[in-house]
Amino acid sequence: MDPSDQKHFAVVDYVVFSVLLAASMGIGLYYALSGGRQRTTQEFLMADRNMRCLPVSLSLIASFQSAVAIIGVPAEIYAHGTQYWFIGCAYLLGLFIPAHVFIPVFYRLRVTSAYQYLELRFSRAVRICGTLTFICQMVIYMGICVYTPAFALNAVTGFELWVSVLATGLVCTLYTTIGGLKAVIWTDVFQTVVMFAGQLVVIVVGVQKTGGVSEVWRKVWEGNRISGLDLNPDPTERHTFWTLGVGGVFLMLSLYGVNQTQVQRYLSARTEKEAVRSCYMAFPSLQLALALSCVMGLVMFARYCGENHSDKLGTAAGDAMVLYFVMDMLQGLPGLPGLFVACLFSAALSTISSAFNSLATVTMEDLIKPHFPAMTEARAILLSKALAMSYGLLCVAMAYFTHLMGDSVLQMALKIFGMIGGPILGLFSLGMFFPWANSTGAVAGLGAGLSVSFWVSIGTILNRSSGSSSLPPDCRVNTTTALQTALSNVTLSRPSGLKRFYSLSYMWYSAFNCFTVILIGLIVSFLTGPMKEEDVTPGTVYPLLGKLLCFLPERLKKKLCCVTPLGQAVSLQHRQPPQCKEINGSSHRQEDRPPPEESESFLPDAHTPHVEHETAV
Ligand SMILES: O=C(O)CCCC[C@@H]1SC[C@@H]2NC(=O)N[C@@H]21
Ligand code: NA
Repeated sequence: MDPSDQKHFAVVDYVVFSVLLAASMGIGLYYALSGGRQRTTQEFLMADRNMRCLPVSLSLIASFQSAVAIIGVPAEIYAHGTQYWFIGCAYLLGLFIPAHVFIPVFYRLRVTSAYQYLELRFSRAVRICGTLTFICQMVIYMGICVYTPAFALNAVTGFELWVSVLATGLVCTLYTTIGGLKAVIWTDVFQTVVMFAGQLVVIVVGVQKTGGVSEVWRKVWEGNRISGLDLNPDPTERHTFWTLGVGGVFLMLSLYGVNQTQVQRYLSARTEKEAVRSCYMAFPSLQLALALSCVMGLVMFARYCGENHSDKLGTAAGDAMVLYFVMDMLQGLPGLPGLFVACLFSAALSTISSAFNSLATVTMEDLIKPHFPAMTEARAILLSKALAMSYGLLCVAMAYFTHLMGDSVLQMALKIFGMIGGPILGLFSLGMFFPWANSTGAVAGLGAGLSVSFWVSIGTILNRSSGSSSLPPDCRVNTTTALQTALSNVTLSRPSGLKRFYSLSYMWYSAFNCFTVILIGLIVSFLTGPMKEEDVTPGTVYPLLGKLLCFLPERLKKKLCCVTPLGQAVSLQHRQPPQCKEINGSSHRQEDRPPPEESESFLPDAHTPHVEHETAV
């Protein structure tokens, strides 16, 4: 961008921005010096497991709402219209299933890392594979999260890219390392408020400067940026109701159901009911976050429609465009540009700190503690902090590779979730819903899921057709052009066979990879001898069939579901599962946990007394 067009910050902007960073540091310091002073891993990694539902629910939002969404979603709406907003439909099932399926299973097993479940259900090998896969996913994702705000800021204000990457990385590593999960959750709460405030300010000022709500609506409507319900069943269509509303459910389950970052938040809640409530409370805040970023994209369209800004922003049109719009709107209102940059970095910091902390947790719990069961608490806490630090440096390095990816940041993040989060969702689903699945099947399934997902993504890159990218963002796209373009797309070589497979919408990656893992996992399990009901650790299988057929009379259910342990009808021999401490050498004692909520016991609680074997047909 030529210097004349660069936007500059007033001193007050820098003050606002540094106050935000200082506030985050302050919260981190507070939790380092108060409470148990982060002296136990129980406190450092699990916030003493006594968090209330409000901070947990805001932290759930903050963990996967970063600068990628703040910048990427408006850019998406500006270029393609509001079709993406339908992902909000996925939030219903995307939170309901975690609340009633995944949380109860994880909570009653009293695990610290979600991947302990994999050892309880399958074997240590499966647990290690799950942990390593999760680490890959989060390290790549963190790279994108660190890179995005720095790149946008640099593109518009010339602010030195590596200065903001290092500033973000260091501040975040510091308060995460000294303050632990409590600091991360409470900074998430503070940063989510700043994030919403920053976006709201831009929308209010933007609408006012574009001539008011009716003017914005007219321009947006004329520019056909309000997408209708697109029920096109074609799975290669990038964004339709199906890819977003249905494919999005699997994306949500991979994040809010089985991703350690979210599972750790559920487990930090003081009771299971609080954890379920925090999941429900996340729904309105997620919808608000989605609405704010979509509306920001619409206001941006109303403001610039018809003008082409690629000259000003060079190649970085889409994503940097948002920051250009913001600086354009807030120019001359001292303090507001600083507020928005604070909003951008709040979104980034809250996601990165959550990722650091969950990475340190799983590395300790799944990769280190099992090999050093006798490790003292003091050494464990030191190691956890060292891990948080090293992950901080690793993600700054990853930021560099993000630079090379080239996609829009939102697309990159969602692809990573689909490519790696999808197979992990498949692995947990295989364990929870299919009692016959065994460890060999689980490892084979995960391997198949990951290789297929990488095959598809590499195929897509190699096969990147000229494709029907969106229509140029002109307000008055005259119909003939639109018609010609539409016709040319239709007559364009309809991809067939493998090409069609490569052009699968990235929003289907989560679902597709999840099913691949389950299918291959079951086939290999049956080939290598399926597990028997009585061999499965109690509490690790969710009686899906029994719940789905709950309307059937008991007698019929016994016949139908004899292969699936039902909570009431057939209760299996309660073998005492290996105590958690045998699993991961962690020193957390059972007695200091409040007894699990007396909710319906569809899952035999791992610590109920043995029950004699009843009729299992
Ligand atoms: O913002 C990011 O860092 C990632 C992009 C959004 C991730 C998904 S989209 C559906 C769900 N809703 C959110 O707010 N985040 C996740
Ligand atoms: Na965030």
